[in-house]
Amino acid sequence: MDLYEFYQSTDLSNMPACRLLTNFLQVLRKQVRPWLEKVTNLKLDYVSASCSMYTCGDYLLVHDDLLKDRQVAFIYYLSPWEGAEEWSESQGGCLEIFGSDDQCFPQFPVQRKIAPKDNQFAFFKVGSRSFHQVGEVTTFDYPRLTINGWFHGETNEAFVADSLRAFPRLNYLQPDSLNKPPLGLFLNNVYLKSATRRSIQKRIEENSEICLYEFFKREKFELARSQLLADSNTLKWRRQGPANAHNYEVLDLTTAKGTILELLQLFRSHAMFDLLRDFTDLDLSGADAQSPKCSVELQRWSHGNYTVLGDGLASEENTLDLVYYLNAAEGAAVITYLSPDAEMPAAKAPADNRRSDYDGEDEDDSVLLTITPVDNALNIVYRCEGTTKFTKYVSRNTPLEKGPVFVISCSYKE
Ligand SMILES: O=C(O)CCC(=O)C(=O)O
Ligand SMILES: [Fe+2]
Repeated sequence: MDLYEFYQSTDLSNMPACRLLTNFLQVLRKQVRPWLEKVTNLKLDYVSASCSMYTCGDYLLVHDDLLKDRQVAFIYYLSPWEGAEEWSESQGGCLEIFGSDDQCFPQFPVQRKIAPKDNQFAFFKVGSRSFHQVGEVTTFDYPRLTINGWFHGETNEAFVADSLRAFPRLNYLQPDSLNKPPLGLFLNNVYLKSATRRSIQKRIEENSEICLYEFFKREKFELARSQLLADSNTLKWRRQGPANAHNYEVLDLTTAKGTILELLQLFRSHAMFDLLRDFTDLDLSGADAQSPKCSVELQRWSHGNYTVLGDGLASEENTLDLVYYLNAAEGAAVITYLSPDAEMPAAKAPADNRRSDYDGEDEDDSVLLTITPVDNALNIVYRCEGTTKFTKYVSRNTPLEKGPVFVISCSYKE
């Protein structure tokens, strides 16, 4: 769900009726494998291969292919076929290769792009730095067709080491005692009433989540949104990597000013911790509170942005997440929460545990909640230990003519 969108066949060895494909598998086994052994000096025991088709809007996000005994990855390209025009980078769909830092985290920008070409073979050694992706296909002219897979051998040493590599974690801070923005100036009055607070608490107890529409006063929301859209000089944004975990921009909070600054301060204020205690009955303030903390991030989402599931994204403790949208657009920055057992226990897998369309399994069982972007709505989610979440890749088909989508994303713990 998080990593890719394309069509994939079952393994070629399960397609006895497709003679040409079965023959191709024989060529891989009998001719390519011994040749590759000679070229690489690796012992290669068997081949796994399937067919892939990417149509307009399809993609495969950053991954390393590392799994068990995979040694060499290959891709044999079948489009654009003979006589058709060459594939150009502007049509998307390139195999994009990443460089990585000292800790083997893939880095932006992409280092090398390989466009599909009829009868072209690509190979690479699978290892702890073999990060690559398939860029979103943006053409309707041809589907991007490949036969691809892996030559397998001994257990890949990098696979064992890889499970120790953790994702970056959020930075939690204590409530801010310096700034005391009065809630009454910002919040829609209805959310300050004790009757409303009680019914919110009841709802969160029952459902673990709620969406509070028109959370801030309209004029505050409009001010913040127009400031975000207009300000191209003072606000500083940086791309948040590593590329195998996420790709979106976050605001350098020291450059925030005006209403944006006020809103960000509000989320870290004692008044907010008090309000959230009333909404949830969590010990985020009051006599029983031990050391409540929060992390606050202002994100900017445009085409091509995403987060993917990873080891570090499963929360280690129960947290209260807040998600607030500005300049919301349908289909952009959609967040999905998944149940703890959705991921493989051995930490690593989503990239390489792709299910083919032939498995026929319903993969939605694990979805706990999907947050739909709505302007000026505050989504509150009580998230249990082990739950994971991701923000879906924003495809170029998503209309963003009103500009990027902004998300204030906060996480609180007791
Ligand atoms: O199709 C390509 O160029 C790469 C495919 C790939 O990385 C994969 O299927 O794991
Ligand atoms: Fe791959």
